[in-house]
Amino acid sequence: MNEPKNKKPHKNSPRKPAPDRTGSEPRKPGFEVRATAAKLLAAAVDRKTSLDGMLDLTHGNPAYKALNDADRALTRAILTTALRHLPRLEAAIASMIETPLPEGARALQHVLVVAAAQILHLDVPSHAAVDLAVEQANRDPRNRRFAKLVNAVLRRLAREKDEVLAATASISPVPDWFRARLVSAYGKAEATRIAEAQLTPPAIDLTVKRDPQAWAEKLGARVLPTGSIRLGEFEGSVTALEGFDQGDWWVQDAAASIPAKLFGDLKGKRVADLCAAPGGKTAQLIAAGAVVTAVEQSSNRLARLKENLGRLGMSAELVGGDLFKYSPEEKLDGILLDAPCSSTGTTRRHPDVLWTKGMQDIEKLAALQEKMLRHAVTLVKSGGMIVFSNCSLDPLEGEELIERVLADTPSVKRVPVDPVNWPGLENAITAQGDFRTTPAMIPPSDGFAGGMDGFFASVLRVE
Ligand SMILES: C[S@@+](CC[C@H](N)C(=O)[O-])C[C@H]1O[C@@H](n2cnc3c(N)ncnc32)[C@H](O)[C@@H]1O
Repeated sequence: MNEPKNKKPHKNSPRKPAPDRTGSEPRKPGFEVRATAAKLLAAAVDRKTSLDGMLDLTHGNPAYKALNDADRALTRAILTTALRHLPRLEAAIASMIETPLPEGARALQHVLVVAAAQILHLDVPSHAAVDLAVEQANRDPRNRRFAKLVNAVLRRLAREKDEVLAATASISPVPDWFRARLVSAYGKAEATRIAEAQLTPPAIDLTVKRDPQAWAEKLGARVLPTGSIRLGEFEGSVTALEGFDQGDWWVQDAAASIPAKLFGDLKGKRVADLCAAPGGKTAQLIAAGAVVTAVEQSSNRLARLKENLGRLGMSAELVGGDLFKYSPEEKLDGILLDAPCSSTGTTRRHPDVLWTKGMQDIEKLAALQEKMLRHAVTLVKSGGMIVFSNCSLDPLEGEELIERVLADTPSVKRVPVDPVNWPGLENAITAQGDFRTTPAMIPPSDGFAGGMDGFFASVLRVE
């Protein structure tokens, strides 16, 4: 449609254009899934649009919402797989194309990546992935001239799958900017382990109100060093599991359960959870016996927190609004500040983060978190505690931020976490006494997956 008239044919394109099939034939089953996946991949990678937003069933992408449940699940699986393996998929495709695709062929590149993700990593028949990609190329006037190329590249990928996987295995699966940050913070070898760990989808961890061992036996789970329990391979909805309706447990990654446990005895203490929704940590504070005020700016998320606490049979004072405007009548015994961050520790479940965010976001979020922490200090009484946490792997949002606040606020002191109290997680406690988990921690065991989210947590006392 928009092609220049005298454009030379691409070296790989067929001499005769493929027949025009736009709209003339019914679409093959599965076409909508692949077309939607390619469009959403383009939105994430080229326009930095968050996948969570696009896949939201109320406000998300209309084409995605129009799919049935099974097709939505497949679209989600294709997208997360494509984003987890993106640099390797792109390298595999490039190695099979003699002349690089022209800049204007981004849409075609996304079609190829979506198909390659299925062929190399998903349990989808290769011929279906190939045929549907060829049909996508054929139906797009900009890409029709590449339909034969698509067919040839993808058939070869399917034929040479093992060789392709081996040849691309040494390519880092994360973008260059993120790899550079990991290397500078953790060193080369650990950076590689963390990047590789984000290729594996996370297991489901539960925080139980009491008796993890008994619940692990009931649900066929494993007790982790955090006291969480980890489910084995699991398909279906956790809402069908024993204990869900009774509110005996909630889903929470093992690493996310650490910060609320760092306060020590909370019985009868007045604690505010300043960035509270969806409420996993609020529930822990309540379960530990604190009198909790949950502050949350987003009204949708506050509603979710209320619903979650309702299921768990728990209650807290709920305050909707900006934490900077929150000022309790009396100063508090404790504050949990689980601040909004770049979320680079959660890429096993949100692989789009690495493609939609960058250093500028990290810098902006670090500045906001620091401001939040300085505000939190003013709300705590003398001798009160603050646990600052987030799910970023970047020291700018963690270790360095804490050092900056400690350096110019003499009334705030770090309370180092004692590794003796965390058997099995000693390597997650830094020399300064902060918690620093990464997706490469917790080895797999007895058939249970390893890994945990990347989290940072620091315990501070206000004098
Ligand atoms: C990382 S999430 C918190 C997760 C939560 N602590 C949990 O464990 O379930 C950060 C939350 O902070 C909220 N938030 C961001 N800025 C805020 C502000 N200025 N005041 C209050 N809440 C804020 C966000 O809406 C988001 O729900």
